Amino acid sequence: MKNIIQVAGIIDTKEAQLVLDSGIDWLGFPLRLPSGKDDITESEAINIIKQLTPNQAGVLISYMLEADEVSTFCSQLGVKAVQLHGDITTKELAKLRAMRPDLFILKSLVVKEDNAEELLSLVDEVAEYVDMFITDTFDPRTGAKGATGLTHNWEVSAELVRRSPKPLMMAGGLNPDNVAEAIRQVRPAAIDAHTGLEGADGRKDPAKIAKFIAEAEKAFAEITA
Ligand SMILES: O=C(O)c1ccccc1NCC(=O)[C@H](O)[C@H](O)COP(=O)(O)O
Repeated sequence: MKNIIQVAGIIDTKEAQLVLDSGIDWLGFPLRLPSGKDDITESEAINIIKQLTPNQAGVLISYMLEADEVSTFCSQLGVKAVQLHGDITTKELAKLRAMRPDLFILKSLVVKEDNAEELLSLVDEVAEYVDMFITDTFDPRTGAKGATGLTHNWEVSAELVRRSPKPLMMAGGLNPDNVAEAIRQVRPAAIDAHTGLEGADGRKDPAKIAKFIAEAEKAFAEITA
């Protein structure tokens, strides 16, 4: 799986259509967040996911920590992929892998100021149970692990790409202006963005999405040439 572009934080059907019309195939839905402040209702997410074509993917972004709970919720939503953003144990990851070989599992690697070694060890420990890793950026001011709009040390991401036997999706503060350089430096298999594609009104901006895709495709072509 190469050169995937995911857009996360879809807030409604209109936004999903805009993103799909732009040519993006992977849509991320953060649901049942610990904050309780989901941007979309589960029923609207289900309706959007139901209408996706086989080459498109609805991705549940979740902090759930138990394999049974993740599996049940994925079935309810009809998603074929899940992005596990919490500190799920290796045991539960292994259980999820065993019970749901059909589910595409992404495990987050949330980069902090000083946790590179910890993340490299996590890659070694759980790689066999996941299909892809996804980096993200920790915000020490709020404790948030996702949708922070912040970049992190890309040398850490590049090291994670080199270490991982599984492909890596790069996320964390990507936007139309930095995505090409991020891809050149980190050489990920996939990229994801959320807040960097929003306009002042908090909705995804078609011009930003178009530029993001153009810049990303150019850089992917360079690194795979
Ligand atoms: O997207 C969210 O709202 C979200 C909330 C809580 C945890 C993770 C979340 N999203 C995960 C993603 O894949 C985001 O796109 C990723 O965090 C990058 O966000 P940004 O830095 O704003 O591009």
